[in-house]
Amino acid sequence: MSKNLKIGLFGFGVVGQGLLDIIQSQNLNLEIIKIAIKDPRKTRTLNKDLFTTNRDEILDDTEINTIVELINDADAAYEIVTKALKNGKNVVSANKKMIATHLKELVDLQKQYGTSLLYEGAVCGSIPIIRNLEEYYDNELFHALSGIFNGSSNYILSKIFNENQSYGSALKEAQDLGFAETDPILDVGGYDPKYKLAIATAHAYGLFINPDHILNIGIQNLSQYDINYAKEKNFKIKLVPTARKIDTKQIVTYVLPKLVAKDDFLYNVENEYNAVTVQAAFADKQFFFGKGAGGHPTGAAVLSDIAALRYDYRYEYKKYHQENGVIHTENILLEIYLRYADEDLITLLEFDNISERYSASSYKYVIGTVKLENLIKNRDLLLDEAVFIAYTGRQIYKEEKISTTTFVEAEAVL
Ligand SMILES: NC(=O)C1=CN([C@@H]2O[C@H](COP(=O)(O)OP(=O)(O)OC[C@H]3O[C@@H](n4cnc5c(N)ncnc54)[C@H](OP(=O)(O)O)[C@@H]3O)[C@@H](O)[C@H]2O)C=CC1
Ligand SMILES: N[C@@H](CC=O)C(=O)O
Repeated sequence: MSKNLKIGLFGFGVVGQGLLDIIQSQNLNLEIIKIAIKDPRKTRTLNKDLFTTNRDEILDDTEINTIVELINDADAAYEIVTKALKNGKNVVSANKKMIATHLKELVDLQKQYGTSLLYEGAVCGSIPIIRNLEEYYDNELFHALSGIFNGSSNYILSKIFNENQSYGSALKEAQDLGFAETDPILDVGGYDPKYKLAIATAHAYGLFINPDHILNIGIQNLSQYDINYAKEKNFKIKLVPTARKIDTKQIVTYVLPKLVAKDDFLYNVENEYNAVTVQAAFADKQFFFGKGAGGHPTGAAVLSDIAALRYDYRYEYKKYHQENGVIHTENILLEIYLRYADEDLITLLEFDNISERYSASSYKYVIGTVKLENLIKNRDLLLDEAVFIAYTGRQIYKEEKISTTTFVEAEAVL
């Protein structure tokens, strides 16, 4: 039997308005009782009596059984969501930073208070990836996930590569279209896709990784030299988060720009579209594609979660509760393109092997293999504007790390 949902909505910006548009176009068994916003002076598209700036007016209202949290402040979102769960209300949220940062605690709260927190809209907008990772893939058979998890940076890269637009004007467009975070360094610096990767990894492997422990390097230092290099070799550059098993118990994660070849599924994923490539033992490679940002695509994912709450759906975190012993490691070699200015950086990164080197007064690069842990150790230097790094897509394994042929296949693909 479907429950009648009485909703308290937090946030009425791009996603909040997008959700409302969809709700108004459907005949659903739900009602928005009150909406919390920050600035009472803003003009709204609904009657002003529906709005409040007092969060407790919603959180303490016993008529409201469902909270939909769509605000742009992760700290306030944490306070709202935790209080709602403790007050016996089910919650839908799209706040990936808040969820990734507090996921373990949020899982415990749901169990303790018998409430449900759903967040499909937080990872890749309209792509239904969380429920698929949660329900469909068994941990033993799941090898890798990768893709394009940030609409704004993909929009910028598409405009640069396909239309020769400047970085600055493409970023401005992504902001005007409502794709970018309030602070766009979260997008272009690879933080937003890192939060999404941390959430997806929890559902793919049952492994909760503190996002601070995942390397993220973004596209903010991309220069014309890097664009020319990629174009000459028929690559595009995409910002790609990856989580992969390197053996049956160890998982590596990173967010790096990637040189993407024409035969890669990600090559034709453009603008605000996102994609998730999944590699499983016998299913082999699967590809999810859809809009990753914007009010209506994200609103659609939020509505799907709201609809699921009518039937008391909750994530069971089965792989986490199985205590499967998987751990997070940084112990792999990656092949990278590195544009740099200071030779000391090459020394500090302790390249395992350099296969290509170019040096002129204004442009120097190397292609070589480097340990992920050395990239992490030197992350601050890699953020210098004279530096750009892109992963070539080739992982190099030490012989003893490869335990089955299926892992070798996964290596070739993602
Ligand atoms: N935009 C997108 O494409 C996507 C966004 N998301 C996530 O969804 C969330 C919302 O994003 P978006 O709609 O773009 O953000 P916007 O900036 O468009 O809107 C934010 C809303 O939150 C309100 N707000 C801020 N702080 C508070 C607070 N303390 N209490 C109550 N309301 C508050 C603002 O109020 P006021 O109107 O008064 O300023 C505004 O209505 C974010 O977590 C974002 O990361 C997820 C997927 C896609
Ligand atoms: N800023 C994000 C919005 C959706 O999550 C993005 O650009 O992908």
